[in-house]
Amino acid sequence: MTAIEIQDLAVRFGRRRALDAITADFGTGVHGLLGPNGAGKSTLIRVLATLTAPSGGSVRLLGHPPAGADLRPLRREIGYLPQEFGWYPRFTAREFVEHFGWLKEVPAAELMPAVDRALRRVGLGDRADEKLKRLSGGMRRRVGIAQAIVNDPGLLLLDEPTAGLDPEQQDEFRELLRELGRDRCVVLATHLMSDAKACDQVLVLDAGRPVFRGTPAELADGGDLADGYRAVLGASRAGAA
Ligand SMILES: Nc1ncnc2c1ncn2[C@@H]1O[C@H](COP(=O)(O)OP(=O)(O)OP(=O)(O)O)[C@@H](O)[C@H]1O
Repeated sequence: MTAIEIQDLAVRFGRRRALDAITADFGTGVHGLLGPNGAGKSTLIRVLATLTAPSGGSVRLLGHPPAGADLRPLRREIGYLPQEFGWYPRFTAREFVEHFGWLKEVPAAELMPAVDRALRRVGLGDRADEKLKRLSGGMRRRVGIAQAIVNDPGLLLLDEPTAGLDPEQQDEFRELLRELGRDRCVVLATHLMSDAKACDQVLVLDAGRPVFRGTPAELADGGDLADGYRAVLGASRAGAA
């Protein structure tokens, strides 16, 4: 199934165009959003999370109507890790993930097994009863990923998921990413070429517009991925000048 169908999407904040002329489909697999600061990556993720309304165009998610009056059934199927998320220092990791599972309306009988499974998947099975204030920044990030997957979402949205993880944790996370992308649509915003390499497809945005869509190998174009990325940005800016 096509998880995301975006047609001529535009998002404006006052006179600023955060996104413009985005048309793209995303299916099962891991899709990376790349682009410099302010390119519109977080805005696109927030539109997909149903938190920012499009100013123009349409977005159809998981086969639900584009602008359904009741977003709850769709939101139950979405997992979202924001760039920065609030956390309650006195909650344990398990309580925190349980809270999000409850918000996502995971059925009561399935909730605790789902919480434990999500914590195990991010490698925190043995730290479940630790208070969040006692965990490192990287571990709290992993708790954030656990809350995003607790409802086994069909659409998983991750904004800079590897920020704050050490290199070993980043490698483990990319392994998890590949596993999660096997049977669902995962979209992640990232600045890291090493994250982009782990994606099936990448979409490069610049100043709110799409400037490249393809596989990481196509972006690298036989060379280094970072060079390919700089080349598509340079070409789009030369064209716009
Ligand atoms: N709520 C808002 N109100 C006004 N402008 C906004 C708002 N959210 C985003 N913008 C603007 O929209 C543009 C895109 O921002 P966005 O955060 O989506 O970019 P980004 O690619 O995620 O950047 P970064 O890599 O720095 O996280 C920027 O110019 C930003 O200032």
